[in-house]
Amino acid sequence: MKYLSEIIDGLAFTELQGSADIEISAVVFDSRKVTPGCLFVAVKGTVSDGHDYILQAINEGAAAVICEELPSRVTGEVDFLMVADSAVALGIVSANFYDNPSAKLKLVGVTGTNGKTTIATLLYKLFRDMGYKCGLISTVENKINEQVFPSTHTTPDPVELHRLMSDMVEQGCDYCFMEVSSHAIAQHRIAGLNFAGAIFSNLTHDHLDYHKTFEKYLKAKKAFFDDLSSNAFALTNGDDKNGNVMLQNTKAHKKTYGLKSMADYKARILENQFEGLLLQIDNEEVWFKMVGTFNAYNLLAVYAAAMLLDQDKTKILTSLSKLTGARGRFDYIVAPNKIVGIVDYAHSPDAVQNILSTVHDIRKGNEKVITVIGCGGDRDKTKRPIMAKTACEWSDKVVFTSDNPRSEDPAQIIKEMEEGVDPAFKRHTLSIADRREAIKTACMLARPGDIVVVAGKGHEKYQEIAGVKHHFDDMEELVEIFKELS
Ligand SMILES: CC(=O)N[C@H]1[C@@H](OP(=O)(O)OP(=O)(O)OC[C@H]2O[C@@H](n3ccc(=O)[nH]c3=O)[C@H](O)[C@@H]2O)O[C@H](CO)[C@@H](O)[C@@H]1O[C@H](C)C(=O)N[C@@H](C)C(=O)N[C@H](CCC(=O)O)C(=O)O
Ligand SMILES: Nc1ncnc2c1ncn2[C@@H]1O[C@H](COP(=O)(O)OP(=O)(O)OP(=O)(O)O)[C@@H](O)[C@H]1O
Ligand SMILES: N[C@H](CCC[C@H](N)C(=O)O)C(=O)O
Ligand SMILES: [Mg+2]
Repeated sequence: MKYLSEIIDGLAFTELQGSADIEISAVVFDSRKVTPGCLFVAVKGTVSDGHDYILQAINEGAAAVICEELPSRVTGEVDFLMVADSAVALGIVSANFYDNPSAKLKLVGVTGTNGKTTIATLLYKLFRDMGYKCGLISTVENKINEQVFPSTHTTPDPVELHRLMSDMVEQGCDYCFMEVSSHAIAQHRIAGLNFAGAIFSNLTHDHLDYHKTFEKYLKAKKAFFDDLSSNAFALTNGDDKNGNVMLQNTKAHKKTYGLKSMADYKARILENQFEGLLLQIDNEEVWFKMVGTFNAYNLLAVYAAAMLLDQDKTKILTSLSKLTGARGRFDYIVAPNKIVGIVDYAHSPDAVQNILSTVHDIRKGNEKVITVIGCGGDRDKTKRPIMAKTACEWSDKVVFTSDNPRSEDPAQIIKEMEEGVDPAFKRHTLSIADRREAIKTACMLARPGDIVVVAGKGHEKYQEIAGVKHHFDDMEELVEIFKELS
């Protein structure tokens, strides 16, 4: 419980109706979750408008309301606060409600199209290995030390974020590493957070259904850096063509990392094999367990961030060299008949290109690459033909299939993917909407030594069809099929 007057500390409001001298039991922004005595924040969303639910929230027992416009009919003894932007207000009141936990942690946010989960997870594992208590907020899972909490979003809503961080503080955590998605930045889910540092990985085609243009997608990412404080660090990928845009208007300490360009933190790839990467990193030669050029970037970003957090260079490199990445990223198994199966979360054109070019570069001989790939429903449609085209360019055979069709028709999604295929390659492709059958077929087509890449779902344990999540796990499927093949 907290007084409303404490919860609105630092909040710029234009009008207050009531004394703010009331106790608040919870901060809620969904009328369906209102509990007696709570503060209801009405947020304009992408589907509906929380303002339409103010009266419902009051009927359910909300004691106070934050909104941008007052409802025409106001009933009961309820305090009202008017603000310019309720989404921003939600972040600020959530921070106050939970006693500003992010200021008591060293919070590092990772943004970019690809690599967020990998970088945040590696940072979490690294700092755990170096003896710290830490939290992780990621697409795959949220963690407080070794305790695991399921993740529903890459970046949770503000109430969940501050609640999680408050638990981290309670559990004695020193650090929290979190992913910052572009949706979260645009929707102000990160308002009220106090970042010690921000990392940018890269920016390539994705989420244009939501941001509409690449420019707007870029601006969303930049807004994260623009809002950093002068005590924070802003670490960017100098080799990405938009890396330096992140630093244009930030007050934070500007730092860069890169394999190609001049940078504060530099690395060079000496070996890139299935077994791992040999990097010359800050003038030291170190073997890492991660595979592929893109992971050289991820490792370098992690190394640079750890240095900026004042850790010892030798300790960082020793720990980092032992670590593996996040679940569902380049996970591989070998069948008794020597077919190699790789499960990877590549679900954007750049990720597909990275994963397949890596497989292409590091395979030992002339093994064939057979890729199983789909595209998500209710997501950026423009990436569908590009992902398909890229998959074809880097594979010997491709099986198009479903990847969370959600509310869309799987056959239509596949059709839109097929439009990207070069007619000359068409005969090397198959379309099988049932993902289980698609993976099975790819494995049947493979000969010993060949590599079956199953892209797009990585760690996901479900296939969402017509709004219903059915249990599905790409690795489980491969294990079963490989058993049958032996
Ligand atoms: C498109 C999108 O991002 N939507 C997110 C957004 O919801 P919304 O704006 O659509 O909400 P809405 O349904 O329009 O409702 C508006 C407001 O009215 C309220 N409401 C609504 C109905 C009602 O009966 N009563 C009520 O009070 C809602 O609680 C909300 O406050 O805000 C919600 C709360 O934070 C999120 O849960 C929701 O995520 C949806 C489920 C989603 O699928 N998001 C994905 C696209 C997403 O966020 N992905 C990124 C990662 C992307 C990546 O980089 O890969 C992520 O961070 O996870
Ligand atoms: N630095 C990188 N550059 C380009 N591609 C990468 C990079 N790191 C990982 N990838 C590819 O992108 C996929 C997703 O990686 P990861 O989960 O780390 O990214 P993410 O940014 O967290 O994705 P999401 O937006 O879905 O949360 C990986 O499976 C791999 O194929
Ligand atoms: N965070 C991403 C994940 C996409 C994963 C892929 N399997 C899909 O469902 O499209 C999104 O929500 O767009
Ligand atoms: Mg992620």
